[in-house]
Amino acid sequence: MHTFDRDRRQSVLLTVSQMAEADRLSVVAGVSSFALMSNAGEAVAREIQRRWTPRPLVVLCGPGNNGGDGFVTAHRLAEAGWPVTLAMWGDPSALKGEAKQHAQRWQGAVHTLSPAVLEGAELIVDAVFGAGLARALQGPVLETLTAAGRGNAPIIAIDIPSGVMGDTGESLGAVAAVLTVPFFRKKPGHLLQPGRALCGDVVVADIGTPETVLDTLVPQTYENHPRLWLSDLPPIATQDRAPRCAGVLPLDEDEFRQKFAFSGDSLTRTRAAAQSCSRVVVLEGGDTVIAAPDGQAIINSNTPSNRAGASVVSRSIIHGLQAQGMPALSAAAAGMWLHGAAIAEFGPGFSAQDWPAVLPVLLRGLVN
Ligand SMILES: NC(=O)C1=CN([C@@H]2O[C@H](COP(=O)(O)OP(=O)(O)OC[C@H]3O[C@@H](n4cnc5c(N)ncnc54)[C@H](O)[C@@H]3O)[C@@H](O)[C@H]2O)[C@H](O)CC1
Ligand SMILES: [K+]
Repeated sequence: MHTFDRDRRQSVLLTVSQMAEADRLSVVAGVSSFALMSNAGEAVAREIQRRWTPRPLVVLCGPGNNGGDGFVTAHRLAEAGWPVTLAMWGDPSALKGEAKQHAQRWQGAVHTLSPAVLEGAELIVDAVFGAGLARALQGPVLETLTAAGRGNAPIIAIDIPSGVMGDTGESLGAVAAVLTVPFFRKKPGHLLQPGRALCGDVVVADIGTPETVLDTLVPQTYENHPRLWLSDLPPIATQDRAPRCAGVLPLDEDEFRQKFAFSGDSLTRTRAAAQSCSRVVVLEGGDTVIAAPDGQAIINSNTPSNRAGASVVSRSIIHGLQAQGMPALSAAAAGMWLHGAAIAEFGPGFSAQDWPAVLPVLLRGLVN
């Protein structure tokens, strides 16, 4: 994991402040904020058109740039002949910068945000708050989104469901979307629970942000994927009695709490634990986090969301891989990913004894 190559870049997760910096660097590189917002709103419209035929759709906009993206999406779909209703929380004349410019291009009415605007909607676009979420949802925003969540119309979230914290996945009143469209890269909140469950399918859209901005941002967090550790994988000799190695400390929530007193989201806690014990720590759960003492962290996104408790299987793979010389962070990431992949492929019922048969099948798939 110490060489930051092109492949690994695809799995990078950016914090909210790194994403703001990515926007700033894009502008420096010649991509205007206006263009980024156009591309963002158009990408969302495209993802909607890919999945649904025209039908009554309501776009719920907020007072910042997430709302600006919503205006673009509304404009694009209305242009394509969709029956679009737009409602905004806040005063449209208080919009600033490119959000203001894009809002001015919207020809239709701007309704006041309330549950009443959802009447007759068959699709709902959530463009109230994105990366700028600063506090818990309340008032008309909370009432309207809660009503949207209770209804049958699928919700599409722009960037992240309003109310989910981008850095932690914490929910401050969010309702579940079926589809979430973030831009350039995901944020940890798209993978950490409950954020992951609230996002539905996550489809990252390219909005023209130059890849070179990653050279300046120095990301430290990744979504688990074989491209992160495949080159470290030892030639496979499946071992059922691997010696226990000290480099990785896998813990479930209860074991973690017995050992460490850190509080906060699972990413923050796992990082702090890894630093304090100078080992790679794996916090197993529905959003398993793997962290190294140097601050690098990998979030596993193929663990079933409802998973809890220790996994003998993933631990034995991790130890087996380490025993064959795989570096600790790679071994931990590989073990958690392979376990998730095996559950997806063979169902949750298999046990440690099945591994000698299952592992080569998964690995062959990866290497090919
Ligand atoms: N590269 C990119 O990712 C791009 C992202 N875009 C979009 O921009 C938003 C982030 O925009 P920002 O203006 O920073 O924040 P928000 O729109 O999320 O909201 C800020 C606005 O809302 C107020 N606020 C925050 N929380 C609350 C609350 N609970 N109640 C009331 N008011 C709240 C806050 O004070 C601000 O006024 C990102 O998500 C993307 O969608 C770009 O368009 C393209 C590039
Ligand atoms: K949103």
